[in-house]
Amino acid sequence: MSTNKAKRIVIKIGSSSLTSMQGEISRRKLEKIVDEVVRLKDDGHEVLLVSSGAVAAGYRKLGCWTRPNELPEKQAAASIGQGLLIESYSDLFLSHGYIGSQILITRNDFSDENRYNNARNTINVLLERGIIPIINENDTITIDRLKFGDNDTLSAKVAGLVDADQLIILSDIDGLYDSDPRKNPDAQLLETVDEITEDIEAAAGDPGSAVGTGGMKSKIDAFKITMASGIDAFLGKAATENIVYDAVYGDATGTYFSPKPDNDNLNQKKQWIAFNSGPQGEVTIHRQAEVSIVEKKKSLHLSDIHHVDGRFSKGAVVRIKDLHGEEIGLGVVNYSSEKLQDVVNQTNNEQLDLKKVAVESGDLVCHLDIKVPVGL
Ligand SMILES: Nc1ncnc2c1ncn2[C@@H]1O[C@H](COP(=O)(O)OP(=O)(O)O)[C@@H](O)[C@H]1O
Ligand SMILES: N[C@@H](CCC(=O)OP(=O)(O)O)C(=O)O
Repeated sequence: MSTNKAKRIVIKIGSSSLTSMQGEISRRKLEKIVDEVVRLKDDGHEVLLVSSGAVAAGYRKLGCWTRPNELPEKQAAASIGQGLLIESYSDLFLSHGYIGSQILITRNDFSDENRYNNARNTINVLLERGIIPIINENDTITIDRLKFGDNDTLSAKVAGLVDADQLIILSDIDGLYDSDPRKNPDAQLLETVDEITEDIEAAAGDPGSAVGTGGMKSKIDAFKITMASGIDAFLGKAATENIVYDAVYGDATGTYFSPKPDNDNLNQKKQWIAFNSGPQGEVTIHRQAEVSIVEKKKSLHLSDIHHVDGRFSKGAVVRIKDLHGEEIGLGVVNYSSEKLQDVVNQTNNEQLDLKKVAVESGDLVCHLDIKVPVGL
C-alpha cells in the first residue's frame, strides 16, 4: 500500500468497542478513536466514521438499568443517545481543530437511486471541505423491515457510495479467525483473505458481546461488498494502539481483505443494483435463455420469459430466476410487470406476434446486470 497518496477511508466502530463493562459509552474509548482519526486527517486523508453507540449512550437516561431488548425501548434510547454521541464526537474533534457532522441513514435512502446519489453528493461536499461525516443508522424511526440492522454492512455500502480506498472495521477482536475463537481456543488468525469461501462463512459466528448486533457474520457480508466493489478492507481490534493508522499504512495486526482484480469490480451503478436496490419482482426464464444469457452473455428478450412474479414498473430491478427457482442474477427491466405478464399470457394463447412487439417497442426485457453469486 502506498504511503504518500491521500486516501478516502471509512472507519466503522462497533458498540462493543465504544462501551464500558456496563454497556455505557466510554469517554476514554471515544477519545482513542478520535485521536486515531485526527492523525489520519493531519496526514491529509479524508475520513468518514460509521459509529454505533446511540442505544448505549441513551439507555440509562431513558431509565433502563440494562441495555433494552425491545425495539421501542431501543429506539427511544437511540433518540437520547444519538445526540449525546454526536455531541461528544463534535467536542473532541473541535478540540483538535476539526469539525464533525452527523448523517443518519435508513435503508430506504439507499434503495432509491436518486436519494442514493444525493447522499453521495452531500458527503462529497463535506469531505472536500475537510469535515468528518459521522454516520449511523437512523435507529429511532426505522422500522425493523427497513433496517440495515447492523452497521457492518452499512459501512461497506457507505464505502461503495463514496468510492472509498479502504474500509476499516474495528471490533473487540483482532481479526477474523478460522473458527469462532469463543468455541475453539486453537482458532488461528487469518492475516489475509482474498476470497470468501464456504469455510470462512462457516467460521463466522454471532456477536461475542451483549452489545454487538451483527457478530462476525455481518462483517463477512460487509467484506463481500468491499471485495466485489474494488475496495481494500481491514478488520482489527479497536483497543490496539495505533490500529487505524497502522491499518492504513499496511502494518497492523488483523485481517486484510483484498478486492477482486480490477476488471471484475462492479462499477457504481452495478454496486447500487447488487447491494442497495432491493429487487421489486422476479422474472423466470426458459432453460435456453439461461444458457444464452449466462454462457453467451446475451440479453433477455420477451420470448425468453416463462413467467413473472410481483408488481414492478419499467426501470425496476428484478431477480432473474431459472425454472427451479434458483436466482441467476439481477437486471433493470424495460417493461412493467403488467406488460410482461400480458406478453406471457398472449404467448401461451399463441395470439401474440412477438415480431410485432419487437418492432413497436423493442423486445429487450433487460440485460443481466449482476450475475449471482455476487455477494449477499
Ligand atoms: N471466526 C470468528 N473470528 C473472530 N471473531 C468471531 C468469529 N466468529 C464469531 N466471532 C465473534 O464476533 C465478535 C465481534 O462481533 P460483535 O460482537 O458484533 O462486535 P462489534 O460490536 O464490534 O460489531 C467477536 O468478539 C467474536 O466473539
Ligand atoms: N445503530 C445502533 C448499533 C447497531 C450496530 O450495528 O451495532 P454493532 O454491532 O455494535 O456495530 C446504535 O447506534 O446503537
